[in-house]
Amino acid sequence: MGLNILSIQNLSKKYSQNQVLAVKDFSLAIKKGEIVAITGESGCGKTTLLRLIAGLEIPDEGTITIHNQIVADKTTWIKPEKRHVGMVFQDYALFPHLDIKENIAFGLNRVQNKKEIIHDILALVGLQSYENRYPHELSGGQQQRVALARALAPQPALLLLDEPFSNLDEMLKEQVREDLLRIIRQTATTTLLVTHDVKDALAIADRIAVMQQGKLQQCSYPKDIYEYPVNTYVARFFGKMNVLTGSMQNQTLQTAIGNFPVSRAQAKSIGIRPEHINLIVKNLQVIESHKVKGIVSKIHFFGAYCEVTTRVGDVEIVIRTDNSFEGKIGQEVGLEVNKYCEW
Ligand SMILES: Nc1ncnc2c1ncn2[C@@H]1O[C@H](COP(=O)(O)OP(=O)(O)OP(=O)(O)O)[C@@H](O)[C@H]1O
Repeated sequence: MGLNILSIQNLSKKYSQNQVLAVKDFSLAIKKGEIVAITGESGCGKTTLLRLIAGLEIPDEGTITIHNQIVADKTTWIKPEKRHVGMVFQDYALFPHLDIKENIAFGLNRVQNKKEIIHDILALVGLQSYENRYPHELSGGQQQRVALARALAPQPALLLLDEPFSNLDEMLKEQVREDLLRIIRQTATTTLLVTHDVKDALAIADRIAVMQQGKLQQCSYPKDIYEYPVNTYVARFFGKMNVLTGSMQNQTLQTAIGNFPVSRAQAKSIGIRPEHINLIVKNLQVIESHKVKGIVSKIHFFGAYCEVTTRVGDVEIVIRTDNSFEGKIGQEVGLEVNKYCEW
């Protein structure tokens, strides 16, 4: 277990007396060099959490520790500029009247070898020849790299990124995401990033924290959170999930599409991702050997794959198949579940 760079304990924040908590009893620890993504639906408190860590908001309850120093609790308040935190805002917040090297120099007031640092950081973000340009003379992706360079130049203990890809189109996003990840890894910077886009969270983060109405729902590794979400909110945030309730018999949940052994005595439902069901179409004998049969009710072609909705009794099950699916609506098919989670 490495050293925690950020530790948040029981953090709560309300903007006004008659408002609900924007952040509710939130706890999280981030290890040195880790990249953690905070995600959740709009208004769930992601930005508020980031602003509390940066020192742009004052918490009502809880403790924030950065690099072994308490920066906020009932009796402590450390100013943002003393927290060793670098922040990249959604709109990059570059100073329009300063050129790129002056923008980067902004956080380096008391540093001796300023010129050298600026040169190195511009090389790191691939903008060596742009140091005399002004922000409006750069593309969105380049502006973001300048904002990142400015945040990284003072070598912060913790980097905070607020929706780093929201101003970029889809084509550019992937490249910028790769660049950002390379730079963060190369500098081994501990990073907390806020994103509403689960694809970005899954692609970049070592761990993902999901919030709902100010509360942390789950913080896990990308594969675990995708395959074993703790509840249906987290499950559906990461894409479609077939949820089936059932009754328990001998540690087995009996559902409309078969019986599933479960590990918890109190399990009430199971969740199955559409790609975790095999659809058997061709060989009727094979279908016979599978106890679960359904009737195709909808087929959606999505280019790289097909989504086939199958009715089993009263239940509709969504299955992802490859794009060569040639079945027809009304056709009988067999279903074979190869992975599921339980709640
Ligand atoms: N300055 C403010 N004054 C009053 N309420 C605020 C303020 N900022 C945020 N809120 C409220 O706090 C809650 C959390 O907002 P926050 O911006 O942290 O959510 P978010 O998850 O970042 O949302 P989004 O993804 O839409 O940016 C919301 O109910 C929001 O309306």
